[in-house]
Amino acid sequence: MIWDVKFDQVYVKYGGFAALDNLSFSLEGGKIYGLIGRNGAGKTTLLSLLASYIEPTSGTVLVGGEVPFENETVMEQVTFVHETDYRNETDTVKDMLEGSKRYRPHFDADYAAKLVERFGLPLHKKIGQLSKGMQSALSVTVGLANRSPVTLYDEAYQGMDAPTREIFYRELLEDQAAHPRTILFSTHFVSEMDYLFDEVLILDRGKLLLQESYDLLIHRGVSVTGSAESVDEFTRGLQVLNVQRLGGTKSAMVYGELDDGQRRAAKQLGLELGPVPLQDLFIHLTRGEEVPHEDENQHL
Ligand SMILES: Nc1ncnc2c1ncn2[C@@H]1O[C@H](COP(=O)(O)OP(=O)(O)OP(=O)(O)O)[C@@H](O)[C@H]1O
Repeated sequence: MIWDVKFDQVYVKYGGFAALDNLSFSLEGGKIYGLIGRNGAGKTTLLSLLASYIEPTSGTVLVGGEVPFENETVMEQVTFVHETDYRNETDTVKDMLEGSKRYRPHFDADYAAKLVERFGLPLHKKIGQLSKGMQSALSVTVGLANRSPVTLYDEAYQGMDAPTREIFYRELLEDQAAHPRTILFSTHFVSEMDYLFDEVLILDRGKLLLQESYDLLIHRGVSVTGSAESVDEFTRGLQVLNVQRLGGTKSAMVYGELDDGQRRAAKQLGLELGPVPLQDLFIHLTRGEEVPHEDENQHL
């Protein structure tokens, strides 16, 4: 079962403030999407629409061709894994997995048991008594084992240590290959997770800055390094996102695909061309004015 997602001119407004500002895009089913954006960009708001937690102020959201809000058919096919305060949770790990078995039509109990073992989760312990990292491992276990056609992860892996996150990424890729679904990851661990993404969506202050296949996007960022003079000559007219200098050497981060002629010209100028990691592109594409608003300063 493969479900697609469609947003058409979607606004979510809180008073006069647009948390999502005229968003239109489509997600083909069966792929892994990285949803990245700075704090407050609107990532959780976007995922909450898909999970039926909220409805848009205006515009249309479709999941598998249906409006998700208060739609039980859609709700049982969407899993939203997000950070949860489990401090007072008295259910055990086993209780939670049994709940998933009852309410999630594609839940795979054998796979859940395998994940419980992989993550070293104590089946009979109360969830409120698990460490933060174990609570996160339990959340992603549910996210994986539910095998929901649409699975949303909103920073739910924060408490997990690096080896545990690595297990999660490996399981995710393996299980996605066997049981493709539509997965959206909201994450700030961009450099660690980028290899998981088929496509990337960058949100910037409620707007969609870009949606691009990961491979194309990475191809579009190029670092140009060499003598300051040659770098300046080569990058004239190109979109330069960032520049670093060290003595007479300069390195420019260029955004835009270079054709063969440009690559030959770079070589003739003695310039070195290199890749730019997604994380760096993201940082520089979403760099707004870093200076606080004047009126905010006045009251400090
Ligand atoms: N219930 C609400 N009432 C008012 N404003 C809200 C509400 N929920 C979210 N916002 C605002 O909407 C904007 C987007 O918030 P959202 O949580 O979607 O961002 P985010 O990209 O997930 O951020 P982060 O990376 O910090 O988690 C923020 O400016 C936030 O303050």
